[in-house]
Amino acid sequence: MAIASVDVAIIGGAVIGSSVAYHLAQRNDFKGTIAVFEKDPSYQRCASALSAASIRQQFSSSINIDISLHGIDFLRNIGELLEVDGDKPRIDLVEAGYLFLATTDKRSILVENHALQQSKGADIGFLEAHALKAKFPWLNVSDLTAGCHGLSGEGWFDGYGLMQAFRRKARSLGVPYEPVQVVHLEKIMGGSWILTLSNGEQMEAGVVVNAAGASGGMQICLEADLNIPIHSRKRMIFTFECREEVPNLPLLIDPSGTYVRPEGAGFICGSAPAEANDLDCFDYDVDYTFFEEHLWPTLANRVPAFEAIKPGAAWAGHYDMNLFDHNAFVGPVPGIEDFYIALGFSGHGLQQSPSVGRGIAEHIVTGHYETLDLSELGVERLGRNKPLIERNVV
Ligand SMILES: NCCCC(=O)O
Repeated sequence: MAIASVDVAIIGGAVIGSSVAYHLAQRNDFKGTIAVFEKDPSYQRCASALSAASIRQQFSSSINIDISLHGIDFLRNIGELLEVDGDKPRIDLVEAGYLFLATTDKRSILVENHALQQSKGADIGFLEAHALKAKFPWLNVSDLTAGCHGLSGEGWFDGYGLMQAFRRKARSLGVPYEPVQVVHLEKIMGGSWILTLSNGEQMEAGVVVNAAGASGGMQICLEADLNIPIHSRKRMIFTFECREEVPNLPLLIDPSGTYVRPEGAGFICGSAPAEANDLDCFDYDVDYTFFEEHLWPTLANRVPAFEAIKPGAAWAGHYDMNLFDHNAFVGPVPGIEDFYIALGFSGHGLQQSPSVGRGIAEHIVTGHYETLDLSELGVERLGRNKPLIERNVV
């Protein structure tokens, strides 16, 4: 019996997979068929739904800044770009900036990063400690030398809304979403891929895009004989309320790595755990002592108003963490024909989804990147042992 076939199979239908699907489907020069395979159509547990959902230009590597410069442009215009039948999606983008703070020993890094960001056109202000205090009177600057504040082009948004907007637009362009897991992949010598699905069916595909994230990306790579260091790492987000006003709070990154930002009438915060405690993990349990013992004291030191707060709900999600260099692997995989990956975003997937989806679609259709060259993110750097250094991993 003949099995169904598709030109491009996208494994993973969250924000990255859906961005690839949309960018491919909207191209006039792509006449093929696309199918997206998503094992959790409720999206309750996908990283896109559980993230702090923010975008910044304050990276230390040129490529990550370029990716975010396009990202913010896309997010600002999402209503028009992803409109379906006159319905313009809203993601409630708040461009209140990030605020990266530095102690004296890290000043030269902050200065260097700022110079690069400015040279690329990112709108970032450099503030000496006294200027920080003047702009943000609620901030404890006693141990700080300076900070960088995103004046525009940085902030937060509804990440789940972004994912659904990509998905809805892709579906409106004729892309079907199959609510199944891809459990096995096999390449016919010199020919197509055969996908075995969790419902027992098989599907033939010309090209496979692995955008399966923390929960399934690694398994799909192994099916294709690709072993890369992508690991599922838990990150918790805690909410709290504060009686005192903290006006104009940006997404503040403390020198310790702890972050906090406004969310509705309250705040959300989080931090990477100590390396020794950052183990491979697939559960969604919340450790409330992490807030009590680590986050709250750090935040109360930085913003004394946070000494008196009311803790609220908390949740956990997973980063698809690239342990090689904490940057995504994006693009075709040398030696594995017709196989693309977009994995290992290490916490930057939502903000990088517009550029990465566009780039993969370009590469599938034309064999090269047409707009922003994403080859620096290629998996080749692993084989060459040349990590892409990004200092600002939060
Ligand atoms: N990962 C939480 C903050 C988002 C970011 O890294 O920009």
